[in-house]
Amino acid sequence: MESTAPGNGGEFPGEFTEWMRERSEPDFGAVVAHPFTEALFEGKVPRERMRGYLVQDYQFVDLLLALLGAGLARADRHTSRLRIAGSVAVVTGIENDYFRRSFDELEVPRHEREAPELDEATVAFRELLRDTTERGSYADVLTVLTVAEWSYLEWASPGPERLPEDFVQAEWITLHNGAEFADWVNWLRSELDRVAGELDERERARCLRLFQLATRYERDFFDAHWQ
Ligand SMILES: Cc1ncc(CO)c(N)n1
Repeated sequence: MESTAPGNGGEFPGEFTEWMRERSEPDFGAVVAHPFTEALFEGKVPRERMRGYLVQDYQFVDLLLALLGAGLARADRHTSRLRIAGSVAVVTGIENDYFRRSFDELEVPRHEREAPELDEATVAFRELLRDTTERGSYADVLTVLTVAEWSYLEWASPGPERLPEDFVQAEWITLHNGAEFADWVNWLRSELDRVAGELDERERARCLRLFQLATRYERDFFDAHWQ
């Protein structure tokens, strides 16, 4: 393990986000090629598993939205705020509509949509999201957002040869592999790479720890719905 984070002026190969991803293996790779998403590509996630996963994920997305709000508040320029606001619109618009239609299809009652019993993996991830929302710097916020969004783009982007007929499974793939989502992830990464140039070594090391922890939680989240 390297002890020093990359410094200013290009004394590390590649970008900050790439550097952190490389140091988050094997967890990052395990999220990108998870049996859950492999089954999803084949339309073979059992209904009860998909239901449980989406109920928990809706509680994740609630605090992801709060984290986007922290990003809006802490961004250092107007163009960045506009970009983050665009993602808020997706989460509250088409993505929320997807959850609503899926919950109808899976016959999820109101209390499970609004206040379900939380899995251990959901509780742990929510704590990290809440903590970063309340206390994180702009770079910290971008780091956690980057893990959540980049890892989802990566598992989804190969796409299946044929989408599942079941819209609940099919749209969970297409929500995360379209050009718009790819643009958002690319922006997040370049924004974090930009902001990282202003950080000192301690702050960069802190981002790396957050990246590694969030990646671990992504892996645990899939595992919780598959094992
Ligand atoms: C657990 C998890 N991570 C990332 C995403 C993508 O936003 C999601 N919906 N759920």
